[in-house]
Amino acid sequence: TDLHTSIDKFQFDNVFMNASGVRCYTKGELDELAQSDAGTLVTKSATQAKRLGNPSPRYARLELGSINSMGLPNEGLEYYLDYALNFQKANPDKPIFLSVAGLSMEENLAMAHAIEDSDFNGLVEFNLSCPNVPGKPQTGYDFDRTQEVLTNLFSFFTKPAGVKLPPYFDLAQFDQMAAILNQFPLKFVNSINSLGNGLMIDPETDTALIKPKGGFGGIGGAYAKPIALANVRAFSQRLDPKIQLIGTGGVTNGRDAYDLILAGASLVQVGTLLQEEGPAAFTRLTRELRAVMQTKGYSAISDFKGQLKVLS
Ligand SMILES: O=C(O)c1[nH]c(=O)[nH]c(=O)c1Cl
Repeated sequence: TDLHTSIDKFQFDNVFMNASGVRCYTKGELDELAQSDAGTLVTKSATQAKRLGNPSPRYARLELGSINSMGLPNEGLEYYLDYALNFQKANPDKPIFLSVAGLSMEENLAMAHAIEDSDFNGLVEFNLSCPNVPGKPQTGYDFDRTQEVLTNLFSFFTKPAGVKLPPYFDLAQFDQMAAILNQFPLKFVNSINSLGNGLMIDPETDTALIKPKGGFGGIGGAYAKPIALANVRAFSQRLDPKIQLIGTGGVTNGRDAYDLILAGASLVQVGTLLQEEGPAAFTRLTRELRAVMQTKGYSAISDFKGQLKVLS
């Protein structure tokens, strides 16, 4: 069985990669991902300047996943662009993703210009869905603002790019968002980011588990699987076929990854599981996905991608 997959002209020898924000803040962490069985990697969403992020505790493991309110801590765009430029020289056959999350239109456009003017030859993920910067609503939940950001962006940006979306929970929202996204030369849509602004409680102390925002943070892990499946499926049914899907959310084993691919995903990102198990998770996930494919009689991702059946 072969886990080879592609997005646009970019080829990957394995469908798995990290979700932005997980074990991808430093060059050391990024190198560990590069040396793992993952097919590629994405950097922590960058702002122009380095950010410390929210006060700790800002991440907690939960029974069925995780809660985080990191607050967009990162080393700044230059750091990740520098990493990417060095990486692509040393690994010409492994395209990587550079994630950016500007806190304003101006910041997003300034970072996009910097990347456009660079020799970066991988893919750019514009993160429209960070739920944890106090006072900053998620762009992905404001349709007019999303339209505006993408219009300004693609008035000059020519490198391969996609967007990271928050989860939507209403079919009219899928329709509306897909109608916006179909207007732009996007190579991919990555769905979903964490389930924004959840809350969990420490049973000993009756206290919210994390400090920022009174304990409110993005939920990941198994809790997210049914929402991730629905979002990938809904966009797969609505987007121009030129726009491919990256499936993120709820991957704990090979079957979860198989399901996201059935729903339409060309790549599968791993967040909470990677945070808890480390890069060796990719070795297990790869083994388990191959086993599911073998059971089903499939030898390639294309044999079953998007082939979810429904009851007639
Ligand atoms: O708090 C964060 O840094 C964060 N946390 C998330 O769960 N998703 C994001 O996109 C970001 Cl940017």
